[in-house]
Amino acid sequence: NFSARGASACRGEGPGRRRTRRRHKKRRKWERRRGERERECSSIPEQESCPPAPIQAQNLKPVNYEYKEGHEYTVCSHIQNGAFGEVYCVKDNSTGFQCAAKRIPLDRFRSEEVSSWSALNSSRIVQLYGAVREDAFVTLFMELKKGGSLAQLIRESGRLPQDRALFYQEQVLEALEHLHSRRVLHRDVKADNVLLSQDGEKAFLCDFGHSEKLGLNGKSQVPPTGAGLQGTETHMAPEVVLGEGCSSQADVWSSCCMMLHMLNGCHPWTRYYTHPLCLKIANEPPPIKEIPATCNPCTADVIKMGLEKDPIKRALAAELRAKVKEALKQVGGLRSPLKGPYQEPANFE
Ligand SMILES: Oc1ccc(F)cc1Nc1nc(-c2ccncc2)cs1
Repeated sequence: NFSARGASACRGEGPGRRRTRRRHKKRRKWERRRGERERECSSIPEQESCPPAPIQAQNLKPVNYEYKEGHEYTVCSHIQNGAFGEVYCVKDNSTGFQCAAKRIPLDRFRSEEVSSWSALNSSRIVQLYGAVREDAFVTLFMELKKGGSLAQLIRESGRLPQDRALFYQEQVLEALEHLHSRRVLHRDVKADNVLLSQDGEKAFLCDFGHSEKLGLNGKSQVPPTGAGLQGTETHMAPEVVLGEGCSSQADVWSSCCMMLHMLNGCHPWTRYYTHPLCLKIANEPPPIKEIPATCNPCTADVIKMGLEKDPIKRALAAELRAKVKEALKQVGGLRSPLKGPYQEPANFE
């Protein structure tokens, strides 16, 4: 693991107190301006977190408050590896209703996955049905999306056309707007955690295994080197790899890494560097050289605004979403089919 202490080696603190004072004064100005922007954007009032949604009575039927694999439900197939546990498609034995289930070893279960998720109520976020403890596991049940994950679509397509990448980016940013207005940080925004409707018209954010509730100041309250809190390295924001207190802006950075993944068919950084990537993310310029040359300038602006290394200067989810809508209009809206001809991933020769 990349320690926060080690990270300080990345930070070049230059000499000259006057320059430092000027830098601090500039940061205070940015922070004031950022606070104004956030107040403009977070119009949604704080809501009390509600208890986890009960397992859907008409679809999932516990017996004597028990809901066990092989008794009340059956595993149909393995889907993928989620945060801290394997994800399966399961079927209720009395109703035949299918949903997704993630089985997490008890010692890796984070109650934030349920508490953060159940505090949300957006059409852009997959519904959590509930959670049960089975022996040394906690199993979470959620709505099954027949379109599979965005990562699966990228694998099958090679890479996505610009209009479709913008189309999904806009919906993920809508989900992030909702999360951030409730001071929830996802911390693992990536195509594997975005699910699609069967027709590919709707995208939904899922997997809150890395999520956390931000403090009233909008900052992370978890020690930056919290074990297991790390998301996906290729999508980590500089402030996260530097072990600095992160904010909702870390999710905005990750969403633009996901944008590059959609457009290039590969995660950012991986075509230029080998793991561990954290020192590169901390010290190198943002990976804007990976923006395809064929992109509309407005699309390029979206990625540049979201890959600002300084979280204060980085666009908020709401601001970036407005820019994505503009870019989508400029490219003529969504016109490409869900499953078009395979396009080889970018190779950055
Ligand atoms: O955090 C969870 C809690 C409960 C679940 F049932 C699943 C997840 N996590 C994920 N599910 C998926 C996925 C689901 C269905 N189809 C394709 C991918 C990807 S990550």
